[in-house]
Amino acid sequence: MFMIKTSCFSRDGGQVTSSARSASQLLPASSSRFSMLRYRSDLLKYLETLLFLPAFLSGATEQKQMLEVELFSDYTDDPYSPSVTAVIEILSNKVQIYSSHLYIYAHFTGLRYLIFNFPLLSALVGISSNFVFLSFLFVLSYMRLLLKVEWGPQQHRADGLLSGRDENVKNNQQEDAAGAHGGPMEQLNHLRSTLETKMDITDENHMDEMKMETETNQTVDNDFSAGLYDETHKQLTISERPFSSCRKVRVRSRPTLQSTKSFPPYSQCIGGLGGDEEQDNVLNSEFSTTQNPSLINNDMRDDGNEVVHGTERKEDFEMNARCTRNDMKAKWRMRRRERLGDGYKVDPEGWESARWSGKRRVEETDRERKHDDKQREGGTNGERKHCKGRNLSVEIERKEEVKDEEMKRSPNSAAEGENKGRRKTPRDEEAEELPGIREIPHPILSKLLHSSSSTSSCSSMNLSSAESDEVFSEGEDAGSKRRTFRKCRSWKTYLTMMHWSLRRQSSWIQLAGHQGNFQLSDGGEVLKLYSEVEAKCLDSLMRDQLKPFVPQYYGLVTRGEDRYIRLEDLLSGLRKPVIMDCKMGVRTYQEEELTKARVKEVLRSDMYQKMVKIDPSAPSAEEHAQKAVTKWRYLQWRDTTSSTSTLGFRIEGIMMEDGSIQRDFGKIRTLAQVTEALLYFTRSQRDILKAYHTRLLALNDALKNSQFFGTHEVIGSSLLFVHDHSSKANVWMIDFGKTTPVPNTSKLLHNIPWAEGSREDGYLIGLTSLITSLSQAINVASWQQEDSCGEETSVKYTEGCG
Ligand SMILES: O=P(O)(O)O[C@H]1[C@H](O)[C@@H](OP(=O)(O)O)[C@H](OP(=O)(O)O)[C@@H](OP(=O)(O)O)[C@H]1O
Ligand SMILES: Nc1ncnc2c1ncn2[C@@H]1O[C@H](COP(=O)(O)OP(=O)(O)O)[C@@H](O)[C@H]1O
Repeated sequence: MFMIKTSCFSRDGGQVTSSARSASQLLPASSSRFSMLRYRSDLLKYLETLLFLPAFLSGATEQKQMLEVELFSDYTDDPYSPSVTAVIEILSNKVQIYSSHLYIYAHFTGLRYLIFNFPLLSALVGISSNFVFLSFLFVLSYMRLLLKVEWGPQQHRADGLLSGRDENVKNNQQEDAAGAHGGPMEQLNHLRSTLETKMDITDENHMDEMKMETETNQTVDNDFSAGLYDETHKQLTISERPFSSCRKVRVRSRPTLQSTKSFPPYSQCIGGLGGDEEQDNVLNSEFSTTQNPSLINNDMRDDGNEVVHGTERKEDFEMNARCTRNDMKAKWRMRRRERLGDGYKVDPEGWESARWSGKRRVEETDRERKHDDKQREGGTNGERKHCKGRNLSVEIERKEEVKDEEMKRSPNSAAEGENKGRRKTPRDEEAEELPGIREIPHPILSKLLHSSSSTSSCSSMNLSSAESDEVFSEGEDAGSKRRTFRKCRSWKTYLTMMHWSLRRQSSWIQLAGHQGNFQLSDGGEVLKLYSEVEAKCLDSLMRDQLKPFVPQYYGLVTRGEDRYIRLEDLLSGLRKPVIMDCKMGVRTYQEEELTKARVKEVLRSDMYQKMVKIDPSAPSAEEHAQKAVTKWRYLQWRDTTSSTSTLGFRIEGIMMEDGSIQRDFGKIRTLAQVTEALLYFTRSQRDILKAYHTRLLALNDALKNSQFFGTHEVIGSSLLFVHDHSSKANVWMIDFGKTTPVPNTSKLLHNIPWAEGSREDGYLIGLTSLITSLSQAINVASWQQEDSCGEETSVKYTEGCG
């Protein structure tokens, strides 16, 4: 007889508690069981030996006994401290063990029991039930589409509940709040809603009245919004009285831009930049104070998530009989005029000139934009400056000028400037081309569409299809057209929704760079706002050794007033791509920036703000006093505080497969930190790291042989690292906006530090650092893998040694 003792240990070496006991009874997970060999008399042993002698001699069998010992009768692992090692001890020196097996029997119940014991059958049942369910849904949707069956019960106004009209008014107010608050507010609102309801009104008169509401609401100005919402609401409530007849309004749900995983929240997005969270908070509070709290409640679920507006429903709206369209308009204008005084103007079309519309820069303020426009107009360059949507682009040339401007400035004029200065987006352009449909966007849907471009910090997408606009645009005077239009609206809407949702599925994202510079185009292309410098570079690169490392350049295209560079979409075909943007070189400013800073100090308040946000102590006392820095000073500071100056590159941003974006790599300075970031970016997947490593080595070779590279100073260019779950990985050279040729006589080395006048960019220093860091990451990933394998082996060993 002998004793067998089993002890289970957790990863940290501590003995784990044995289960089958409540957590309060923390007993060690060890069990001691007696076992015994079967008794055999000496005679029996001799006889057996004689009988099996040939087999024993030939080694075909051995003299042994098989014992089965139950170590634990009911063991439940502690999920907080799971057992990873089991030590089985034989407490006798007379017993010797040839081999042992540890069997672990899982006690499953219910579904798990079925799945474990009948895997094929369970799979069959699971898949077929899913299939049946999805087919059912599909058939239902299809039937609904074909037959236009109205599913929802008619809902009449009930006491104590919001009427459809109330809801509509509130919705409009909310939407106008977005428009009125300008870019950031609009964006905030877009992100708040996942689904917005659009009214498709079956009654013609009602349509007019509804339209009147939306029009009047569009008169809300940005600085006017807060008070006016309340007033409007009051006014509408006061004048409201039961309408003589209930009118049927069919409310359709339409897809909106969801802040899905592939379209991460604005605050996380690159285009919005660092301080957005803060800004969002401010805006949030602003939003919540200026809005009727009930609206917010209406918009937010208990869990704080965005609301899904407009699930399929039908409502009767009671409209105010007294408020005719023109009355209402007039009232709004009166109120507005009272509020704004002379600054208020109504344009011939009846739209308030101060209305902000179109694509807006996220961080741009009225004044800054105006100033920017002024500068752009006054530029000596024939070519319009590369749009810098992400940046404020405010250059304060002289303090006096600023003061002067502030004197002149009024909120309205600024907003007017915004309106006038606004460049037409391709969407606008296409909308213009549609017969009978004016440029004025659909008051609600256009916001959804615009959010796809104006919140390009998130997705940087633009729905440029004419079809989308055709369905989603409404002009004020398009009454007759609209009648015809509405007839074919349902199927067109359906098609557009499909088209739209398909487009939304594209995984294109702008990780860094200037917001508003990109348009998503059909056919695996992206459009980047034209820059002569970049277009020339791309043109040369298409005939250079570096061609395989650069997105395909398809030439130029004009959309509206703007010219765009047509580029291959490097994310096309990838599902849930993981992206990293590394800005290459030991400096990110051109030499001329330094010269400019010396010759004529052009001060930038936006850059000062960005600087302070990252490090409040960074600006000098003088800079704090003037609340501005030169561009060179800012760029140079960014370079020295990041790994740019030391390692020759910096990580601008990383987007993971779940759409989350990290941008706080600005202070990474050492190679070890970069390696850590690379391991995070690749989730320590060796094959991906190796693929990147190989690609960079190939790029290194190509660069050395490249005629283009030898003769160009490459500043601010990035390497875009892209991979997805299928381990497709690639690296591309992008952004040649600041890549300029050097005089014929000189050739750049790219691997030496910069000295003023040398025009060296240190691109190869960065590439070497990246390659080194990747090698390190591969090693670390290998060790990690070995470690985890080692652990597994040791578990097996300890299991077997009993
Ligand atoms: O990345 P952050 O810290 O925001 O700083 C940016 C980048 O340096 C941009 O360079 P890049 O285009 O290489 O990304 C630069 O654009 P340019 O130097 O190309 O003009 C911006 O200048 P402004 O666009 O002037 O604001 C500057 O504000
Ligand atoms: N050809 C492309 N395909 C896919 N994404 C791209 C492409 N070009 C740029 N991007 C995305 O846009 C971002 C900014 O690009 P970049 O050319 O650096 O813009 P900018 O000139 O405004 O700085 C990149 O970080 C990347 O996410």
